[in-house]
Amino acid sequence: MRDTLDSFENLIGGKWVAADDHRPNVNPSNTEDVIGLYASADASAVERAVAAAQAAREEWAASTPQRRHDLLDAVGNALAARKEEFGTLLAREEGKTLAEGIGETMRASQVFKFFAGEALRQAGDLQSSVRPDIDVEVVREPVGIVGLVTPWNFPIAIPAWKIAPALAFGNCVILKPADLTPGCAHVIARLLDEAGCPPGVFNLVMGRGSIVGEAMVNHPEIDAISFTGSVATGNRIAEICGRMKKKVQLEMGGKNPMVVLDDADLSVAVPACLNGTFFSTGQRCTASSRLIVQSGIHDAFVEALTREMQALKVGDALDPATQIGPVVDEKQLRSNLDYVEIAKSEAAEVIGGERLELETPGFFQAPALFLGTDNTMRINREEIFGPCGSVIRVGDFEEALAVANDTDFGLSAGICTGSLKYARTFRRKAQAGMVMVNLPTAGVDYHVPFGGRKGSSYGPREQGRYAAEFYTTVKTSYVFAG
Ligand SMILES: NC(=O)C1=CN([C@@H]2O[C@H](COP(=O)(O)OP(=O)(O)OC[C@H]3O[C@@H](n4cnc5c(N)ncnc54)[C@H](OP(=O)(O)O)[C@@H]3O)[C@@H](O)[C@H]2O)C=CC1
Ligand SMILES: O=C(O)CCC(=O)C(=O)O
Repeated sequence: MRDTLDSFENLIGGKWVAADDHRPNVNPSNTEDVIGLYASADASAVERAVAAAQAAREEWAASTPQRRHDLLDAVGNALAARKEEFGTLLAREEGKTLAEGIGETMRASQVFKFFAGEALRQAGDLQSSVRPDIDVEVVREPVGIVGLVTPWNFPIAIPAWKIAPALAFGNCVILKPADLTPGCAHVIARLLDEAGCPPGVFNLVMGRGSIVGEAMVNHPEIDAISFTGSVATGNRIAEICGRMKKKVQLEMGGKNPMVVLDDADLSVAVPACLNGTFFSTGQRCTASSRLIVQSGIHDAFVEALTREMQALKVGDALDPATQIGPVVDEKQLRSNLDYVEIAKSEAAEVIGGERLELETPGFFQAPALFLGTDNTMRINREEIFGPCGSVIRVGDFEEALAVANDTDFGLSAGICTGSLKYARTFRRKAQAGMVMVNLPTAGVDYHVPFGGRKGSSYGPREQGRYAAEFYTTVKTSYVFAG
């Protein structure tokens, strides 16, 4: 059967380079469905990609804003025009539902089009010197060659929101997508190639993180690394980049709190928590994994959320009726199931969470709610990254805020309340990069900064105009005009 599968190769220096090894891209809804064989390169491919980027960098850095705009705009248009096709591929390789896959493809399209505009809007800053007859000019220049290491959980949006600003600001790119979901990254590479991206400006190197990723992070000619993924890998990358004085941007985990106060509207709070905790199978760094609920509303909230959770249809991601797709792979499913056992051993009451055997061989899990938990438990301190949420009962707003902030992470934090006073205080005091009021903690806009505090993020923010901080370096020049 493997002989009949298509092979998908790396794009290096404008050529599709056949790799010696390939790995199957398997559908997590049905492990008998193999999407194709994707290149699994070794470190020599990184060397070739760096050489190609070095050859291209000067010309691309000097290219006109119009040229960069047109390239990114073309990719944005192509993604939008073919959103069903690419969204279906996304659902097939990652396990998001069809609607989520198509939505994420549209988000990638919007990101490309946003940064197409940003390429035209680059501005410098002309300042008066404190000394006579001197002009001071501050400009942003490209960083150079940027290495992008991306995760499996947003396989088209995250590559998009790293590639688009990198290219818009005149950098050359080497992308290493997650081993589990190379298909969407390959789509972006094809679209960039078809849109006339000059050879070496964008390079795709698929392969294992421990080989290709390591080689990129350690390569002295790669000037900056942008990474999204686990805390362990992020910490390792930070250490190496720190030692090498390399620019680095890390987006890692979350243990995001969602506070539900007594005065919350249940018709708002329950859908927000259902979405934030379980949609995308909980595989979002912005997922609401700690539901911090005030005593007066606790029982009604738990009863309503349990009812809604149990009504969610878990199934094949490609079935339009499915609301919760599979877990991404066996390893992640085992880890989730281990956390269900940990919850029981920590004396939580567990509703759901069992492995489901459906018509196709896949990695299905019933959504899980852990009740009667407290914030010291492992299930409330460690990122699970599955369809699991804990309920922590609190007495008042002050306790809710303290519990929300009592975590090593600080990505997203939410509150459901009818009180302007509590919403305002929460927005000010939540130790998180993003705060949501009467909205799920997950699901963000594409044109504003994304990122967190504490153990969640490191380095400048991603997305929106703030992306310029990472993908450019500032030059201040002085001219004596006397
Ligand atoms: N913040 C987020 O959005 C995400 C968080 N996670 C968390 O991480 C856990 C594990 O997921 P996993 O996919 O293993 O996460 P990883 O951090 O291992 O993977 C993220 C990316 O880093 C690459 N990588 C792995 N090792 C290295 C390395 N030594 N040097 C450079 N790059 C490397 C991976 O490649 P490869 O795929 O080939 O290993 C992948 O492209 C999840 O359960 C979840 O808790 C995971 C994904 C996203
Ligand atoms: O919640 C979102 O919209 C984005 C989440 C995300 O980027 C992530 O989980 O890595």
